[in-house]
Amino acid sequence: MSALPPENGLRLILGSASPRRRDLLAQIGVKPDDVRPPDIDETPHRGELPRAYARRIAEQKSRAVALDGGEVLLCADTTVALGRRIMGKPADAAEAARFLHLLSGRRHTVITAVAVRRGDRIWAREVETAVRMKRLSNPEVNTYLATGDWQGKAGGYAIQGPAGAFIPWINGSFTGVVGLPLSETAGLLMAAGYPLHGDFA
Ligand SMILES: Cc1cn([C@H]2C[C@H](O)[C@@H](COP(=O)(O)OP(=O)(O)OP(=O)(O)O)O2)c(=O)[nH]c1=O
Repeated sequence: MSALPPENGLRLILGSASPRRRDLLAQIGVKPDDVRPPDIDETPHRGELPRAYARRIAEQKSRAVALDGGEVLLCADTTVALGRRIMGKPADAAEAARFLHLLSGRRHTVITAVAVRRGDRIWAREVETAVRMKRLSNPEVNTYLATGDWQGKAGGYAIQGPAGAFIPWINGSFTGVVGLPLSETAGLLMAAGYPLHGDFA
């Protein structure tokens, strides 16, 4: 597997400020030619369901980034859903604590919607993963909050960090929980004409 530029000269633009997404792409040998983080209002609509919300936000991010011809854009949105409740990135430690107490001892869903845009055309899909969090004690929550690892993470935790100790079970896509489901992302990039090198494709 290599990060050779595609023969057709297409340039890949990562529409994301998330270092996780850049690292996940690197894992499959894909190196964006440029990074252009979108700046949009991520407030859910009243009554909006989590999956529809993640899809709308990923597509909105992809429309918020300026593109030249010959460029392919990749954007994503990761949302934690407890039933119909949408948990985005906590504003502060108090909100992260609230999220963690709600998730404690229960099963929730992590949805990552991925949107690939080329010109006016968007290829998108959502990937859902069921996640069980063990019952958390107050000291466990407080020790985790003190690490600061919850910052910028949907639902107030990151499975790839210390909170991995809180997650005994998932069913779905680990890379989707971290922010970019690699198998589906590779499929969308190829559908948009961005060739991936390597024999995994
Ligand atoms: C649940 C969970 C989320 N996350 C992260 C992935 C996303 O970066 C973040 C959710 O926020 P997003 O709004 O999806 O993305 P972002 O603000 O980090 O970056 P951008 O909008 O520029 O693409 O939560 C983890 O890293 N691990 C986890 O286990």
